[in-house]
Amino acid sequence: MPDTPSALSWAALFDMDGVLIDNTDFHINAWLQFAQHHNRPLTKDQYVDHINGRVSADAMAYVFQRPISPGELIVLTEEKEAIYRELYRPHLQPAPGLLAFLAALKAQGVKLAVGTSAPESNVRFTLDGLPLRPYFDAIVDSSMIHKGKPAPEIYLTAAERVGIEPARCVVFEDAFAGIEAGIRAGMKVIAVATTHTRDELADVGSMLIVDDFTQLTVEAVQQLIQSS
Ligand SMILES: O=P(O)(O)OC[C@H]1O[C@@H](O)[C@H](O)[C@@H](O)[C@@H]1O
Repeated sequence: MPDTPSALSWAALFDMDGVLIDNTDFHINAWLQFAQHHNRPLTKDQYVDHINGRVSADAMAYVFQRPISPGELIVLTEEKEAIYRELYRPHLQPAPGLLAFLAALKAQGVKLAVGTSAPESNVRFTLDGLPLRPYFDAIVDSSMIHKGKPAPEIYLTAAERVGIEPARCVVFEDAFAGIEAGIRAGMKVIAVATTHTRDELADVGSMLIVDDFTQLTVEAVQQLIQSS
């Protein structure tokens, strides 16, 4: 049977924090608590500019202003993420429109993956807690890559795992570092205005800005792929 346009293969790659779930304020509060506990200065603006969307190794090196050994990184990361999970657990819910959008993509045969800077413990908390894991063909977290966002490795690895070339991948991102990672991977990026305002996202190179998934259809996203 010939391929219908909707069956042409492409992939939707989702960032996790700030996209699948609208949790940025909880990460901010967790980071501020964690930094205070370690007597390290950290402001919300510094979080947004230097930590948001980045892997823990890079975030911790920024907070402590020195390289962090692998053993120390595991301990510090779990300390910070335990604070975050405790704060966010009562609020855990999928982003508006997400479940219907994922179901529609799956029904059209679109490959689905997650590309997150988060550690595996937070991936379990989110994807099994909701639960969202069954929707995805591949999940790439910080333990599976060498260079975190804004390097393109997370999204290139996700594309490889679902067997779709980068030019036929659409990335959904809220963070500047993640948007840059998607663009550097040669993918189309849709910015989700959770962490940043539409104005702040206006000039960062995304093809579209949405407030949430209620504003998207599979057909509209597929047109982005076909438009180039
Ligand atoms: O947005 P992503 O790639 O899912 O990133 C997850 C990371 O996002 C950061 O913003 C959080 O402060 C981290 O703690 C978290 O691990």
